[in-house]
Amino acid sequence: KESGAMKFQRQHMDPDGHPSNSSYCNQMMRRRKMTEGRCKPVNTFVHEPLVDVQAICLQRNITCKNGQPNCHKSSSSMNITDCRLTNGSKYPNCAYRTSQKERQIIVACEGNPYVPVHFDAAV
Ligand SMILES: Nc1ncnc2c1ncn2[C@@H]1O[C@H](C(=O)NS(=O)(=O)C[C@H]2[C@@H](O)[C@H](n3ccc(=O)[nH]c3=O)O[C@@H]2CO)[C@@H](O)[C@H]1O
Repeated sequence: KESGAMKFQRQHMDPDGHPSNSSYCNQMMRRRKMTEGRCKPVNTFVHEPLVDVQAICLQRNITCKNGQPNCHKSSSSMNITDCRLTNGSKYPNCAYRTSQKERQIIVACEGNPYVPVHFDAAV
C-alpha cells in the first residue's frame, strides 16, 4: 500500500522537471496516475529538491483548509507548476492548462518522520 509520504511525492514532486511546453501537465498527470477513473481537477508539481520541501514541515503550524492544525508554509517562494483541467476536457482525454509560477506553498505534514502528506495551497 502506498504511504501518504510516497503519495505526496508521486502527486507533487518533480525536482528536476520543468514545463518546457504546454503539454507538461497532460503528460505528467497521466505519468503520475492522476487521470485514472477521473481527471484530477487541480494538481501542483513542485520543482525544488525533496529535502527543501520536507523542510517546510519544520516551519510553524498553521491551519489547513480542512481545519486541521498540521499545515506549514514554505519560508520562501518555490518553483511550481499548476495543472488545471480545461473546460473542454472529457474523460479519458484529460486536458490541462500548464501554468509555471513562483509561490510559497502550504503542505500538511504527518507521521514519524514528520513529512509532507498533502498539498494544501500555493500562496
Ligand atoms: N490537514 C491534513 N493533514 C493530513 N492529511 C490531509 C490533510 N488534509 C487533507 N489530507 C489528506 O490529503 C488527501 C488529499 O488528497 N487531499 S486533497 O485536498 O484532495 C488534495 C488537493 C491537492 O492534491 C490538489 N491541489 C489543490 C490546490 C493546489 O493549489 N494544488 C493542488 O495540487 O487538489 C486537491 C483537492 O484540493 C485527503 O484525502 C486526506 O487524506
